[in-house]
Amino acid sequence: MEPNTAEAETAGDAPSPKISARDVSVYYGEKKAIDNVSIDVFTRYVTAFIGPSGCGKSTFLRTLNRMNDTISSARVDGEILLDGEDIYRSKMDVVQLRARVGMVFQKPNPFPKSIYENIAYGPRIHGISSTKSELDGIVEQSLQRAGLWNEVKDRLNDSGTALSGGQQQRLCIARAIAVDPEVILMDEPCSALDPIATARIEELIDELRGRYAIVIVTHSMQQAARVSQRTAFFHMGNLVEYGKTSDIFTNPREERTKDYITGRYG
Ligand SMILES: Nc1ncnc2c1ncn2[C@@H]1O[C@H](COP(=O)(O)OP(=O)(O)OP(=O)(O)O)[C@@H](O)[C@H]1O
Repeated sequence: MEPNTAEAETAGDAPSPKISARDVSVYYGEKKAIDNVSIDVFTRYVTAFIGPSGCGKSTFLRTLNRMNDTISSARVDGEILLDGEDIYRSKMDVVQLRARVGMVFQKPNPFPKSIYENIAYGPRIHGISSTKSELDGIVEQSLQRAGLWNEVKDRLNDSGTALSGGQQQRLCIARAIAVDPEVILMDEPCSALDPIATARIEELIDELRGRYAIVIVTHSMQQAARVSQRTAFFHMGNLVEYGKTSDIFTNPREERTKDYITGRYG
């Protein structure tokens, strides 16, 4: 049964959240980019982050696998729990964390290596596979799941960068999948793609949500409505509203959400 609201899920008999952000604020130097955000993200849901440019969607997304660690001025307050464990605790292995919480970026960024190596690299460094045949199996399965296998199976030794933009993005998704993640974060994964490649990625997101928690930042409200089951609307660093995507788009509770989805600003 679909619960009525995201809040109901956290309150009652629903599954426990995969990621739980509690009172999270993010600063760049003195500037506060995210103000006290709490949100739960669930497996088997696509959660879309929407909101006008500069509202903090990407900043908040990056807190979920500590990608902000790479920005020296960034500081995160509050807690991000992955299966109940704080990912900001000092003992956290960040490399391991980013395998569990993978990321796909705006611009496809395959390694300048073969298609095979793009996928095999992660499982190899994480010690997931010990033999060549195991690795071959992971490469095939990851490319299958990313909907790319049929297009590349006869040219696994070609460079990943020689693929089309849409294929490169599916390669990057396959690379994330190869290390057996639990969550996949996607930061505007279709913004560099044409409509056909975009549709292919959207279908893929829908297929993948059966196994993972997926969080997607998107500028496109149509995309959020098409691919997500939960939507979070951010405005000026605040989480204004979070709930079922159909409710957010047809019956928002907050005036600011209404103004945004009806195109009054953004
Ligand atoms: N590396 C950084 N250093 C300093 N300020 C930053 C940095 N990255 C983002 N910001 C600031 O933080 C705020 C939120 O930016 P962020 O990129 O997270 O927003 P966004 O909603 O993802 O925007 P967009 O939709 O345009 O990508 C903005 O004011 C931005 O200028």
